Amino acid sequence: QEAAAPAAGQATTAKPNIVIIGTGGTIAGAGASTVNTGDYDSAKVAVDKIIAAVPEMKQVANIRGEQIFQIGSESYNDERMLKLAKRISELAKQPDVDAVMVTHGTDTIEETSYLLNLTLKTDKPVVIIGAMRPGTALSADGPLNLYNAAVVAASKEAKGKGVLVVMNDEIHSARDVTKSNALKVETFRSLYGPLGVVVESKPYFYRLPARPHTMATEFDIDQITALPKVDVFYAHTSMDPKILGAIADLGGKALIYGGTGNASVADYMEDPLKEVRKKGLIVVRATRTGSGQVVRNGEEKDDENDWIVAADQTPQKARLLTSLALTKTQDPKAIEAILYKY
Ligand SMILES: NC(=O)C[C@H](N)C(=O)O
Repeated sequence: QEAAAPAAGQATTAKPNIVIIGTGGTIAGAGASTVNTGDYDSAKVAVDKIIAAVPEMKQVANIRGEQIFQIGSESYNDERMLKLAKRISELAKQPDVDAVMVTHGTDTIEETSYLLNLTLKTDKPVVIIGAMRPGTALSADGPLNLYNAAVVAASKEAKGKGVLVVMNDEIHSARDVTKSNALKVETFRSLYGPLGVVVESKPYFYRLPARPHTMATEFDIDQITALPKVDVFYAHTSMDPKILGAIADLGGKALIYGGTGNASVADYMEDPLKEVRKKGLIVVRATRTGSGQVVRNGEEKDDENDWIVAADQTPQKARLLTSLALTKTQDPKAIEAILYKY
């Protein structure tokens, strides 16, 4: 996979070495025909084959593939996320690796990349990409996403900016990005906007992540062997109040209550939620709306109930961050400070 040596007289700037870790997802998917864009099997094609389909990447970097899993990203659990994160950490320590890319299913890219953003101790570029259409489809988006990601990973500008998700010509911070649509190729959105774009083989950054990431966090993937269990409950009308007690008895250390609006709690769910706290779980109010900051003591009596709020973190990101916070402290106020900080 090495590109040819430069001819005499040509510039000899060494190309960076990038390892691409394959994990499955739609970018590794295959449909029965070219018109199947949403009906296909994900996680079928090996990473080396995905890389071979984009020979243009050889112009920007020396690329090597490594298959770690072959799964749809809906199947990630803590064990798999930690395995991936620890492997990236190992690779990032190697002097002959300049950047790491991960091909990943899009369903949970926002969670895995956020965990990496919070726990990797490296300033080398780490870029996660996926696809919304399988490689067999007309207008498959995977190949260009992969090329653009290589362009970003190979760039000096990507260094020190935390874990990046490159999709649909945009560069997103792992902190902010979420999947916003089940089918569209423009599904990835960051509430505060992407950090930049890729145009004609060049990354253009317009913003910097303001929140601490990678080198600047208190979490180190090399020191984490397991993540404390945290569950999410999603609120709706006509809830069964008994459900909260049932979740609390599953052995979790915290419950994220994905409340309606500003994480409000239905009158008939208040007592069951107080019981969850009395059973020893940290109760975190997050909003199911997908965006916006939850106001402490706003619509609910957080002080009185010893509940905390998730700031602007979505329930799924609050789940990961609360779990990481629990590796450091059991104090609700300290955990809330972490939810506001990152
Ligand atoms: N577009 C995708 O990658 C969806 C797939 N279910 C996954 O997350 O693996």
